[in-house]
Amino acid sequence: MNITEWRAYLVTAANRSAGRSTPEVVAAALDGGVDVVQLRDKGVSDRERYETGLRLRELTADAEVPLLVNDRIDLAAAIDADGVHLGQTDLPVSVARERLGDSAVVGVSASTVEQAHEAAAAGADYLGVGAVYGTDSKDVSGDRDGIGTERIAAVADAVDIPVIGIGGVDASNAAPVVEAGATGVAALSAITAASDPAAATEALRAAVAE
Ligand SMILES: Cc1ncc(COP(=O)(O)OP(=O)(O)O)c(N)n1
Ligand SMILES: Cc1nc(C(=O)O)sc1CCOP(=O)(O)O
Ligand SMILES: [Mg+2]
Repeated sequence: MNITEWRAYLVTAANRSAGRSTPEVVAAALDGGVDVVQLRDKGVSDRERYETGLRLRELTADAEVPLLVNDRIDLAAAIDADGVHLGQTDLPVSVARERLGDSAVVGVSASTVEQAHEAAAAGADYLGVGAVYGTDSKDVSGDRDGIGTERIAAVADAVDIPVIGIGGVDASNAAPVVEAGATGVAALSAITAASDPAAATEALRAAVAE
């Protein structure tokens, strides 16, 4: 599947999964039609994240869904992930390319047009842009109320690579993010903390596909 076709993007959160394991949440999201999974799971040990990653690799490979790893190029290689998502303070795109190869998917976080230009020039395959509506799942102190869909539009107009909107996104507010120019949306808590992650994933994807 081409990155431009990614509508619903799950970012895992072991500490915000309503007592369920990340593999349980991912299995449900796959049943709900998630297009791509990113192993994030901050706050757990490297060993635990590695073992979770091996299980997610099995689940996503069976479903023919891409698996990405947040921050860690070494972990992405160790679990044979399809790529990595890098923030502004993580290792650069060039190192990910060197270590993971040209076929790897490398996403980059960008919250401004300048960061978006830099990431696209560095060879990013897509941008994660947020926090659109603000979030309780990550410290985004600079944008407590979110960067808004206007910023999504400015970034989407500035680059030729796909933009994924993230931050406080759920089925009720996903459509304006795509109307602003994002090709899809990413969510942690809307899926990981949902009573029915499969249904939440299906609803999120439907909201974007409309
Ligand atoms: C799809 C997507 N977009 C943005 C992020 C945030 O990544 P980063 O800036 O590296 O922050 P942390 O996730 O490491 O706290 C993401 N993970 N995924
Ligand atoms: C991991 C992450 N990155 C963000 C960014 O703006 O780059 S916001 C975020 C957390 C998103 O969690 P939720 O879907 O629960 O709001
Ligand atoms: Mg990071």
